[in-house]
Amino acid sequence: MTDGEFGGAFRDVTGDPFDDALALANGTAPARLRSGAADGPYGARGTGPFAAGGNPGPGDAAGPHHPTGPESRRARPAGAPRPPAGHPATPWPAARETAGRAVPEPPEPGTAALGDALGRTLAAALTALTDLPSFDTSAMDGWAVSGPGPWRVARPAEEDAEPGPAAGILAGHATTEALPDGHAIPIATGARIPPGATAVLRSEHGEVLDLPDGRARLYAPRPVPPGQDIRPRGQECRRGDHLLPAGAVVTPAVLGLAAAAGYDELSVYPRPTVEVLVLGDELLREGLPEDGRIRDALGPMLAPWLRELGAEAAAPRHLADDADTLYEAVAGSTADLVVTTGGTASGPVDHVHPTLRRLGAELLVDGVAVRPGHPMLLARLAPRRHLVGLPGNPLAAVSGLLTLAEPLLRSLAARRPAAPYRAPLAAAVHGHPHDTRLVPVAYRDDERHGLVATPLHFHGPAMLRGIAAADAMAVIPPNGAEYGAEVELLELPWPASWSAGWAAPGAPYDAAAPSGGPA
Ligand SMILES: Nc1nc2c(c(=O)[nH]1)N[C@H]1C(S)=C(S)[C@@H](COP(=O)(O)OP(=O)(O)OC[C@H]3O[C@@H](n4cnc5c(N)ncnc54)[C@H](O)[C@@H]3O)O[C@H]1N2
Ligand code: MOO
Repeated sequence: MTDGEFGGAFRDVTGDPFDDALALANGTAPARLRSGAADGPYGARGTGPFAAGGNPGPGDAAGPHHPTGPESRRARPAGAPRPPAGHPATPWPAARETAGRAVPEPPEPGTAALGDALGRTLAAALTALTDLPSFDTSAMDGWAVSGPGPWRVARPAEEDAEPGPAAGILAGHATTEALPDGHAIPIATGARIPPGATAVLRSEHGEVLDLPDGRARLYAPRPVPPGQDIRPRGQECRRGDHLLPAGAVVTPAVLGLAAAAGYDELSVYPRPTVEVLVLGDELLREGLPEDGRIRDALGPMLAPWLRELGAEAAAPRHLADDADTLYEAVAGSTADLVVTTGGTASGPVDHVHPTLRRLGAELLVDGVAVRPGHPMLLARLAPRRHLVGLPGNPLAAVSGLLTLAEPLLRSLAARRPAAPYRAPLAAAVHGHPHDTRLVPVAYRDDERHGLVATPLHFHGPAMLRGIAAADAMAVIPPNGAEYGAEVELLELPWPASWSAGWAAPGAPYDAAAPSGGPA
């Protein structure tokens, strides 16, 4: 991590406990402790927060993916010529919009068996193929009764005189015999109501008394209104009723509804296919980090995350830091989207840009004014095939996933954009002078504001500890947001409540008291 990466976010650290905690969490001392930062071990770094290594922002000379700080493993060797002046980074909202529009039309729809439709988008409205329920149904175990009571209970001859409903009409068994007025027959929940029945009396509400003539009579403590505990045919829908519009995502509940409504297969859009290429010779796939090598955190994270976004993602491929290997992997891929991790900067083994040039790819987004993740990129390999280059720092990669891959996959899967969601911040968050910040937050109930987004610690570009406890990423506009300010939230594709325990007040991930705003 560089001071630039951190300093922009907390440019005027004032000794506030929240900022200090975050500074420590991110391995960067608060301003008052680092007065000598400009003369660090690698020499003069300038005094501005982005003087070294950071994205200088639109209009500044160095581009976002031209690292100049010496901490970078891939930084230019000392004395190497500075990279040429770069273009301004794409503003964050524009980058998302470009990614969302990269694919002009939805793909060709097809049909899928119910078992293979989960997570896909309906290409046609779901209309009921049957009435639901498809017959008048008993809502309770008890007796189907006809007219006012008491009722003669129809019992099979071999039945003993045990009180309560005996075998009668069971679910899945139909009777066409009409129930005469003044008669009752035991019936199970879900069984078809016999013709002539006017209501159902629950088993716990009726009493069967044996008469001297050997017959049984059913009594109810109070009158039974007609229709009681009968689910009439078509109560939920009539055949042909519109149940869901085209464009709805097939969730487990949609699968259940479709099956109930008579479907064996659905008209859906195909899942976009994604190939994940993990770059970096320093990455280990098992065991503990050693000898300067670290565990690959992105391979295990990205494929399942992409699947949650509706994509079909195979296990990631790990590639050596070698230009030809990367070229061959991208050129040979047939996936709708190739996602690379690492190698987006301009160090000696950062091969993503040169590979894209060699492939003749069109760079749609090359650097985004967002922290973390500013070196992310989006390129068109062919009219409907794209590459998203995620930066290697793990939280920066998440930022790229949410900024570029998510909107692109949404249009490839013909999913509708999520309705924008906003909530007030539970603590002030300092902003970058030019760039948007994405900060992991957890939802919490607040006496004053209701549901609030609490910024989490451990949100440095190389850290996953914050996002792993988060419900969403808060979009912090340039210059920051005050306590209570409503900010846009990028929700994560899993239930928010999963992190609730982690983010409970007083838990280790709890942010310090709100700062910078009215209490
Ligand atoms: N002089 C400068 N250096 C850097 C700048 C800069 O502006 N000037 N930008 C920094 C930023 S911001 C980022 S982000 C990274 C982007 O670098 P790359 O996309 O080329 O990524 P790498 O150099 O390959 O890796 C960066 C970092 O992340 C670690 N990494 C990579 N892959 C994984 C993985 N699968 N799992 C866990 N960690 C991973 C890698 O070891 C490096 O530590 O550049 C900065 N440098
Ligand atoms: O801060 Mo970098 O932007 O880690 O992506």
